[in-house]
Amino acid sequence: MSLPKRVVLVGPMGAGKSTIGRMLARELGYKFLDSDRIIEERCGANIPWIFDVEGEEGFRQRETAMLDELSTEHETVLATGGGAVMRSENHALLKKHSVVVYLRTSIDQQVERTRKDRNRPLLQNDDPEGVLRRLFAVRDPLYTELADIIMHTDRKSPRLVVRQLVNRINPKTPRHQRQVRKEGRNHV
Ligand SMILES: Nc1ncnc2c1ncn2[C@@H]1O[C@H](COP(=O)(O)OP(=O)(O)OP(=O)(O)O)[C@@H](O)[C@H]1O
Ligand SMILES: O=C(O)C1=C[C@@H](O)[C@@H](O)[C@H](O)C1
Ligand SMILES: [Mg+2]
Repeated sequence: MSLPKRVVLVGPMGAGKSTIGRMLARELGYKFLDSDRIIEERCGANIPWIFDVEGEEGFRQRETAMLDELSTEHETVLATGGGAVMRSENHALLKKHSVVVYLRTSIDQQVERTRKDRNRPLLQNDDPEGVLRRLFAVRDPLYTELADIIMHTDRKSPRLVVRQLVNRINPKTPRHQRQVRKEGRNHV
C-alpha cells in the first residue's frame, strides 16, 4: 500500500495536531504545514490579534482560504486549527487527496495541555473548561464523521502516537497486521 498524498490532522485545541504533525512529517519524509501558523505569517499578526481586530468570522474566512490553498500541496502533513470543521465548505477541502486523522482527546487532557498557552483566544476567559466542553459537544461528531483514522491520544506520549500513526498509515509490518486483525476497527 502506498502513502496517501496528504495526511490531515483534525481535533480539538490541545489534541496535539501541531506537535504530532511536525514529528509525523519527519517520519514520513513529508513537508509539515500548520494552517494556524501560516495564517499568522501571512497576516503578520498572531491569532489573538486577528480575533480582536477581525472577529472570529474574519479568522474563519482566512482559515477557509488557507485550507483551499493548502489542499493542492502533496507529500504534506497538515495540522489544522481546532475549529476547521465548523464550516461545512471546509470539509471537502480537508478530505481532498488525504487521509484525515482525528486526534481524539479527553476534556481533562485538553484543559491540561492548553492551560499555560495564551495564544488561543477562545480560551481566554473565566471558564476555559466549560468552553472546551461545549466546543467538544458540537465538534466531536464532525471530527468523527470526517476521519479515516481515529487516534486516541490520552495517556500516550507524542512519540507513541506518531509510531502508531505511521503503522496505521503505512501498514507494512506484520506486528501491525496482527493488531488490525485483532481489533478490526477504525480506532487506535
Ligand atoms: N500526546 C501528548 N501527550 C502529552 N502532551 C501532549 C501530547 N500531544 C501534545 N501535547 C502537548 O500539548 C500542548 C498542545 O499541543 P498542540 O499545540 O500540538 O495542540 P494543537 O492540537 O495543535 O492545538 P490547537 O488546535 O490550539 O492548534 C503542547 O504543549 C504539546 O507539547
Ligand atoms: O478551536 C478553535 O476554534 C481554534 C483553535 C486554534 O487552533 C486556532 O485555530 C484558533 O485559536 C481557534
Ligand atoms: Mg496547533
